[in-house]
Amino acid sequence: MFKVLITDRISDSGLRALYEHPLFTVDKQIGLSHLDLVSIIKHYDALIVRSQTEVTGEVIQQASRLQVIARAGVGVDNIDVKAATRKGIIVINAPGANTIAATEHTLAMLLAVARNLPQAHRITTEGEWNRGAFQGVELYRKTLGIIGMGKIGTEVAKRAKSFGMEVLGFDPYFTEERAAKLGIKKATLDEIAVFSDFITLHTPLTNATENLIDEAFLQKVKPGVRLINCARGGIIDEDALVAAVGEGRVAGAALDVFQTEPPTNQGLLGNPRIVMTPHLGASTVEAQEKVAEEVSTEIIEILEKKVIRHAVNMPQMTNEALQNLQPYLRLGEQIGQLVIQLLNDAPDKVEIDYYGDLIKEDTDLISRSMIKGLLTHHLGDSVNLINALHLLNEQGVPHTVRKNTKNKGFANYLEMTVHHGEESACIGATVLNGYGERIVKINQYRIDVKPERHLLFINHHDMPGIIGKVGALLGDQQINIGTMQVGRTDIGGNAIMVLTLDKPIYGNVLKELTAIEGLREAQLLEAK
Ligand SMILES: NC(=O)c1ccc[n+]([C@@H]2O[C@H](COP(=O)([O-])OP(=O)(O)OC[C@H]3O[C@@H](n4cnc5c(N)ncnc54)[C@H](O)[C@@H]3O)[C@@H](O)[C@H]2O)c1
Ligand SMILES: O=C(O)CC[C@@H](O)C(=O)O
Repeated sequence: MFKVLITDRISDSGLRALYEHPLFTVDKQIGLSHLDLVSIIKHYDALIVRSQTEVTGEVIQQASRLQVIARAGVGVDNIDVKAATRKGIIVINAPGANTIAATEHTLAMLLAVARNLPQAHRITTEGEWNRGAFQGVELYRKTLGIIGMGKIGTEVAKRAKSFGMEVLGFDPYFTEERAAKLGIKKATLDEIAVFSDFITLHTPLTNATENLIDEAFLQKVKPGVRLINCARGGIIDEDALVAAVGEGRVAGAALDVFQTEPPTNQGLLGNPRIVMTPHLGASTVEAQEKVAEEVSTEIIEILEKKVIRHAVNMPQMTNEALQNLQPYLRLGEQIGQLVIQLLNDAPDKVEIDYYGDLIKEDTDLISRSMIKGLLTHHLGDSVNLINALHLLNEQGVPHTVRKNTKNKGFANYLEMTVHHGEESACIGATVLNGYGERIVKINQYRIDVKPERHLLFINHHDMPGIIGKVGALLGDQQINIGTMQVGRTDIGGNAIMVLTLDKPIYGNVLKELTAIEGLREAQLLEAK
């Protein structure tokens, strides 16, 4: 049974897949204190949160069986992703599931701040009829500056166009082509400041965006600008905003998110020019159902089927791309497991090379599989695709990944070389169309072996009779040989034999093998 803990308010209907799954039990404990979360997290395989629960390093440290942290939403800034990665815990989110909700909330805030709706509503419901105090401004023919042209920024731009607004977009990844397609202008941050009547923020909170809207930015803005923030608190310096509103440089602001939530800045609270909502951007029935559905499905896939699709701490991949990579992921892990046994020591340098069709693919996951296989030999089952790179770095082992254009004679080819001082070991492999995975190179020798659980690797002198003697000895021990491959550098020179065995062999057999004349070394290599 897998146990799932939910600590924030999440749509029950969206969680149906988890509730109805016979292998899952769901425990909803809304508003749990941090201390309580730290003490109970060790009982759970998955944790689902929204933006309220702080999943700190301390929580993660105690999460001895936790495999997945799911953010039912976009921003993962309430989760210590680094600590989760170190521990090999997958962090997933539901990108896109609340895009429309956040977009529509932004438009609602844009209109609210333009027409003073909340202020007028309050006065009117209090029985006052004051038509003169709340004159607003139109959006029509005004300029909207959008900072962050991702999913929400893009949807906001489309809707703002329908109000007849001129739209400027700033985002390091925003191209002229995308701007032209949307019918808006690509702008710099300064241009947004100088020309916009309204500015809306749609970036994540990062080192680069923290206090992006600070006093210096607010000094440059067009007087009378109105700001909207439905992205993250912390992108606007709240004190600087309050000052600019006080001086009239900024005519108003609409904020859904705050530096601390709930907001504590006294200059904001009760300010008649500032519209505030309590982080409601994603709070629609539809968005909450969608985020809950997405994370539930993904948690089931990860825990039950070991398929990872949208992890924040893993490369993102479409289903089809992931499907196509499957044989390489398996093969990569086996190569890693085998090559480290050949080296017989901890590596001080790792090299990964891709050739053929693979150079066009996103190979990050394959590299992670190889490194996972490699590290499992010394570090055990705590290594997974999430923490493999981190653990290798932590061991201080540099790794290089190269995509080579040279033709290796295979449609696709991957190779892993590990070094320890002067020693090195290398395995090359390919996936043959219709025949599956093959190891085609061990050190300097060309071979053709289907990777199996037990491989007997023999290093010998190329001389008549030696193959027969190995076969006879294994036969005497009732060890069945699946396949046998021989490779040599030159006639009568160095040679290797690689045999696939139906069961493992032990020290005494290996000793007897090495006693055969001309046989230098016999080693059992195990791959899972
Ligand atoms: N208020 C809410 O309830 C609510 C709901 C959903 C999303 N959000 C927040 O809205 C924000 C945007 O979400 P999204 O789904 O559009 O994300 P997204 O990843 O699709 O887009 C973010 C964009 O910001 C851009 N960006 C990053 N750094 C930048 C910088 N320094 N300057 C300009 N652009 C920069 C990125 O290139 C990206 O295109 C996130 O912070 C998310 O957490 C809030
Ligand atoms: O869960 C929420 O309501 C907030 C969601 C929002 O901030 C997000 O980043 O997805």
